[in-house]
Amino acid sequence: MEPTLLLVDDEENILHALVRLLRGAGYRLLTATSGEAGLLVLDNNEVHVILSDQRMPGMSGSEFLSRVKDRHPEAVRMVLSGYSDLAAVTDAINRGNIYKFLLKPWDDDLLRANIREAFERYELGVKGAQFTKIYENTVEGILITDGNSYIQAVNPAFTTITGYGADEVVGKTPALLRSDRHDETFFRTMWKCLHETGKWTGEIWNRRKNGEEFPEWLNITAIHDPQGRLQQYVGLFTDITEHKQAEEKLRYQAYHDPLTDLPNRLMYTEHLDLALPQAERREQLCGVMMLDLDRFKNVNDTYGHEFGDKLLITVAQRLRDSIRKEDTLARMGGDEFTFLLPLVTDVQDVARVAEKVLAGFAKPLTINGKDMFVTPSIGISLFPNDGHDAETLLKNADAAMYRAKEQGRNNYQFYTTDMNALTQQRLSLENDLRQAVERSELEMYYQPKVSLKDGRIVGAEALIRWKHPERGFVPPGDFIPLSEENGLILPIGEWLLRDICQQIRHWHDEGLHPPCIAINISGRQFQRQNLPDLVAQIMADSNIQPDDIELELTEGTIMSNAETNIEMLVMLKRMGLSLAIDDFGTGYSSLSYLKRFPIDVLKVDYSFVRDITTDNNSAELVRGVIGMAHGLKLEVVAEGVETAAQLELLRQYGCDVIQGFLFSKPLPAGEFAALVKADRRLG
Ligand SMILES: Nc1nc2c(ncn2[C@@H]2O[C@H](COP(=O)(O)O[C@H]3[C@@H](O)[C@H](n4cnc5c(=O)[nH]c(N)nc54)O[C@@H]3COP(=O)(O)O)[C@@H](O)[C@H]2O)c(=O)[nH]1
Repeated sequence: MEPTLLLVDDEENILHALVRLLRGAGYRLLTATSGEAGLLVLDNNEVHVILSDQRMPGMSGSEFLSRVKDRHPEAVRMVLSGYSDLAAVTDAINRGNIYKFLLKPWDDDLLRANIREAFERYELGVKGAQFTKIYENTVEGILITDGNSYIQAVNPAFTTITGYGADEVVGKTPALLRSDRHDETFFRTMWKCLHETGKWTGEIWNRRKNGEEFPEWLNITAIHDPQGRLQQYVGLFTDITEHKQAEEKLRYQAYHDPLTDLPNRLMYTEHLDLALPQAERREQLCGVMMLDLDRFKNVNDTYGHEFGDKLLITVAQRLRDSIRKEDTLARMGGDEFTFLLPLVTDVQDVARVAEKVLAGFAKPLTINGKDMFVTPSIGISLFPNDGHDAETLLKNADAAMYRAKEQGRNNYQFYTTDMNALTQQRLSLENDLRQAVERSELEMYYQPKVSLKDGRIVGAEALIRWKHPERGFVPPGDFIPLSEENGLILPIGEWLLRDICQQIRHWHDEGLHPPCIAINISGRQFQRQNLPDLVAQIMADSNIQPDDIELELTEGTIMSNAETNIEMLVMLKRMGLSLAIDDFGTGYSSLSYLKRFPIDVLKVDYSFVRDITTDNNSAELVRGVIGMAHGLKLEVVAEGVETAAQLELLRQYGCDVIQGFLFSKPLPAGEFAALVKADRRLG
């Protein structure tokens, strides 16, 4: 904006003289011959400096300028008049309506200098107004002290942030804001920096009037006069409470598991890294205890992930109750939790914690009003015996945890050196198993079942075989439980269902009329909601009928969550499938459930059949089971019949069907077909 000067005088020749004098000085010049005319000019133009005569008809110069002050306070106002008018304008000068009185007749140079100075003053005034606006409205707190640190002024943001009004702090020192967070060294360093460099910037915790401590980002600058003498300190600060909270939240999230709120793997390993050197210095042990819930995947598969999440939260709470405050409990992911027991003096102390944890699971967990029994398997490694770094200790605790699973779950195991070799073997077996289907290394064998009425083959159990190119024959007992654990049973189970159904189709096409083939369904397969759809789809794809196959489920599978399982069994039964309970006698079956399950066949477990000729209890049990099954209109199959003596007793007890090496081992499809074709019978 061009600097604009308004000249007001009732004498036109004076106005002309002034215009001549100031033309070419870089100002835009406006003129008026009266106060009233001057006000009109001001209404239509932005004017920065006004030079007015005092003695004018109508409105005097001082009156005119006083009105200007009301309307345009930023404009710099001066009077140019004879000395005799000074008395008339003195009051206006004193009231600030007029900035300067200049004498007529004027000295050209002096007048030009005064007008230049008036424009400089205008600039300063504008900047001052801007500063005042910032000072008043900024969200940053401003505190100004004198050179001795006595507060001279504070802005409104200071009051908003600290709670102190200006009247409560002026004349005091900023020490009234001090929190207890910083020691004398902190302030000594701050003052040293201020003295040496004239400024200090950093984070500082202060205290509000209400006593609350808060963090601020503070910038202090020392102000010196042109001679270098210290005049003031200006402190500019921002309340960074929210920023800190956000930072703290991010940090918390990085170190915690969002589901259970427990420390996560990152925090656990950091704690472990700190605990190890400490244990070394004190020549003590440090325990790493890894815990995995037994069959948690079944819970997720059966009740859904939301239920599984609730269970994990409840488990976390129960685990929290078993630790001391110096221990760390973390969730490493999934259903895996880890304890860190620093500074342990005795191995037994760790064993006691493990026992306490196991005992904590003796009571049921209540989820959605449902009582659930969950058990953990625990693996323990100890520093320095089993490793010197976090990675090794965790790996070894993991190996020990797998041993605990192998030992029947719901127990704890300490790491031993042979475990690593076993873990390696397990991993490599798992890797090979992943490829077994693609490489066609799996094959179904068929073990005939024969009727005790006429000795004819009335069915067969399909049993999987794995012919590994290097390991040779791998027994299903070695890889089926592993595949249940890692979930591979699902693709394997689907493969074998398809393979068996296609084999049956093939036999039909050859005109063989195969007997009903029993297919083992693992617990995890059974818990999949889509099992009926899958079976229906595969039967349709292979064009076989429901009476071509029978599904065998173990007693344990059916009895875990019996109520829910009844629904699934009913669905399968409605499809026209025959259903058998496998390994009967090894679990705990409630008779009331047995009555409600839509079951057709009950298979007495091999372990009872084995002993019937030598052990009266087994014999009585088998006899009882057969009687009870018949009472429930179920067919009874005795598994693992190896001797004629066993066969004889089973006949006497009224058993319907037998399966075992006595008649035939499980056979490849071709050999089994030959046996059926030959109509071989039990002698
Ligand atoms: N989910 C699936 N599980 C399967 C499948 N195939 C097998 N399995 C399960 O693996 C376990 C071991 O099976 P396997 O080594 O095949 O043993 C079976 C028979 O070979 C064996 N048997 C049969 N007769 C005798 C005998 O007279 N003596 C004797 N010592 N053993 C004998 O018994 C096993 C049959 O068991 P079961 O299923 O309980 O009827 C086993 O748990 C299988 O279930 C599969 O395809 N899917």
